[in-house]
Amino acid sequence: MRFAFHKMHGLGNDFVVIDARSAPVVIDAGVARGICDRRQGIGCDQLILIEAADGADAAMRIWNPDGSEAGACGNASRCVAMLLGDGAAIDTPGGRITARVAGDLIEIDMGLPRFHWEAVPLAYPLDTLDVPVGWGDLGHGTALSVGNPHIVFFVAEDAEVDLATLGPLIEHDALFPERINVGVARVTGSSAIRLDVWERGAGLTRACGTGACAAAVAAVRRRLVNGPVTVTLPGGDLEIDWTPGTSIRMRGPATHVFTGEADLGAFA
Ligand SMILES: N[C@@H](CCC[C@H](N)C(=O)O)C(=O)O
Repeated sequence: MRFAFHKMHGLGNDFVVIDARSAPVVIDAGVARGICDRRQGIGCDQLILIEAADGADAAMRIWNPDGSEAGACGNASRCVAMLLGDGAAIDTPGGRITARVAGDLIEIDMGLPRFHWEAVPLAYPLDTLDVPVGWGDLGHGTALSVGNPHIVFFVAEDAEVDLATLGPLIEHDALFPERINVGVARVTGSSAIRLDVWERGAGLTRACGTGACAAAVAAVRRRLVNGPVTVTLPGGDLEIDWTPGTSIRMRGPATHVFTGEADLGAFA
């Protein structure tokens, strides 16, 4: 079976996006791994499937390069919104999100963050604002769900952190039964953060939209910044607006690179 796809990215976090609203495309973990593979497949950080949905404009599913499925993807949400248009309501496994498209910038209402240990989830009850566990020189992290699980560590601006080594150790720690995305954040101003993310199932990426949401929310909760927060990732900036009790708003660009066609059988 042949399928059409869009190659897109948000700040260098790149995606193969398949619009299967009118012609269903069946994806499993093996097919996802094959499509994401940069040497033998099409190559991307995440595979995104847009499907028809009841009561929303579309549903969006997300696979990592290791074949695991994720509950949310901030950068891909902006790319999908670019395809669906202003006002789109999109169901994700992590909850419904809504989009505003204003020229080059796309704003997504990412929904409410969740802080209870079972919502992240952690394996057992702990204070998620100040998780009393250390890895390497990292201090206590802040764990939360923004539709997918994150732990964010705040370090000094000049701290050297080997995230390529620590990221996979933390991702696979038994404290996180569904594994976790790992952010290392540096507060660089009263409303500014620099952020690197080790993504669950993907590794280091140029940008992680949900990671930026998680870092901004964690920084506001820890009273390290005042919102709205500019989060600078290796691939560029995202604006994140959140105050306690409200949903997270993420604003940033989306880029359409090309459209292509491929044979699903090649990835089975
Ligand atoms: N790149 C994404 C997050 C993708 C999913 C993540 N790796 C997970 O497994 O939760 C983003 O922009 O948010």
